[in-house]
Amino acid sequence: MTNTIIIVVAAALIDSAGRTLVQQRPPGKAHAGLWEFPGGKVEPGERPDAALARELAEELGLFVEPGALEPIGFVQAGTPERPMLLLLHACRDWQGEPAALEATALHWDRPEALAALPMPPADYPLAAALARWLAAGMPHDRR
Ligand SMILES: Nc1nc2c([nH]c(=O)n2[C@H]2C[C@H](O)[C@@H](COP(=O)(O)OP(=O)(O)OP(=O)(O)O)O2)c(=O)[nH]1
Repeated sequence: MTNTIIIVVAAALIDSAGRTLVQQRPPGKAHAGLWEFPGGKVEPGERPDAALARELAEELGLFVEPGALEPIGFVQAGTPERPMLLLLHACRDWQGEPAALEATALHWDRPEALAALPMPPADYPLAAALARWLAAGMPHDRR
């Protein structure tokens, strides 16, 4: 029997100084202590953008319009028994002040500096895609 792929949505919140938010995974979870992009698993029947808006509310107390989420890149992760697909989105517009409601700590850093942090393996190619995407100039900047 083949295993169903778990879709995980994640967000690179980008502030006005061009920094991105990462959060530290709490003890007792997979990848505990590592720095990740906020987000989580898409629930059955849920739209990925709605899932990410829900996760940002649950984890950080933010209100985000699903339309404010821009696709950046994706990466395969997990194991053969538990395959995952991580979808990274950029977000520059949100309401509220990020609070570590589930994470151990929050950290803002320039995208090219994120790879110096201990992250889940799948996050290194995502951080690289983010840095390239920002360096290329977002559609937002070209208006
Ligand atoms: N949110 C998030 N999850 C990530 C990232 N990188 C990465 O490998 N993951 C993995 C960790 C988890 O296995 C899964 C997200 O699951 P989750 O955050 O909703 O739930 P969870 O901690 O209970 O996960 P799990 O223990 O069931 O694996 O994706 C990332 O940057 N952000």
